[in-house]
Amino acid sequence: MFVDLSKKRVYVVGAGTIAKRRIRSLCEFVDCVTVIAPEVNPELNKMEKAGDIQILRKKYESSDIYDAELVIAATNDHKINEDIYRVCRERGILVNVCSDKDKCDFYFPGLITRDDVVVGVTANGANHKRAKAVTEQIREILEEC
Ligand SMILES: C[C@@]1(CC(=O)O)c2cc3[nH]c(cc4nc(cc5[nH]c(cc(n2)[C@H]1CCC(=O)O)[C@@](C)(CC(=O)O)[C@@H]5CCC(=O)O)C(CC(=O)O)=C4CCC(=O)O)c(CCC(=O)O)c3CC(=O)O
Ligand SMILES: NC(=O)C1=CN([C@@H]2O[C@H](COP(=O)(O)OP(=O)(O)OC[C@H]3O[C@@H](n4cnc5c(N)ncnc54)[C@H](O)[C@@H]3O)[C@@H](O)[C@H]2O)C=CC1
Repeated sequence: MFVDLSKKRVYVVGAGTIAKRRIRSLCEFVDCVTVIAPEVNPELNKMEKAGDIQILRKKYESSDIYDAELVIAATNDHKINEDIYRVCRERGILVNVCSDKDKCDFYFPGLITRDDVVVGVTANGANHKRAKAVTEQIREILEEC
């Protein structure tokens, strides 16, 4: 199912290495992603200046995500990630916890985009290394199409 995410209220909690990768991918499909974190990867500061994302430079509080429709919990504090999961579950918000595959309503795919074609690759949460390897193989094939 390819869902139109362009107008969805998407929040990413955390702004480090993993969040940065996810935010880059999300920005291809979402008009404005909101990021919440006290420490922010420099690449994300540039994306904020370009108007691609909005950053709340603070520690997460549950009230920050009151109107969210989709949330990525990507802090390096597993207790915070678990709290985000609990809050999202209570409110019926779709959530992905990057530190625990059992706390994901959806997995993040390996992504290949070429012109109008979008390919998402998952190994059903069982093997992120294989998802990455297959993503790279498909990317090479699409470069020739
Ligand atoms: C289940 C899933 C849930 C979700 O997060 O959505 C998940 C979970 C976890 N990943 C972990 C580690 C890493 N994941 C990556 C990379 C990718 N991970 C991705 C997806 C997913 N990862 C979801 C579905 C997976 C599937 O389909 O089977 C990709 C496809 C998409 C993306 O992330 O953008 C992207 C590759 C594509 C690309 O690069 O193009 C790397 C970097 C690397 O491999 O280079 C490392 C560090 C490597 C290392 O250290 O070995 C850990 C352990 C964390 C810990 O131990 O703390 C967990 C937690 C757990 O398994 O419970
Ligand atoms: N799913 C995946 O592909 C992978 C997941 N992981 C997991 O991802 C998590 C994050 O890893 P990295 O991005 O490497 O960490 P990092 O150290 O680069 O970044 C952590 C971020 O979390 C933020 N943060 C910490 N406490 C916060 C709070 N209370 N409120 C808001 N933001 C807060 C920090 O400000 C920082 O921006 C780890 O728990 C790790 O287990 C790690 C590798 C791959």
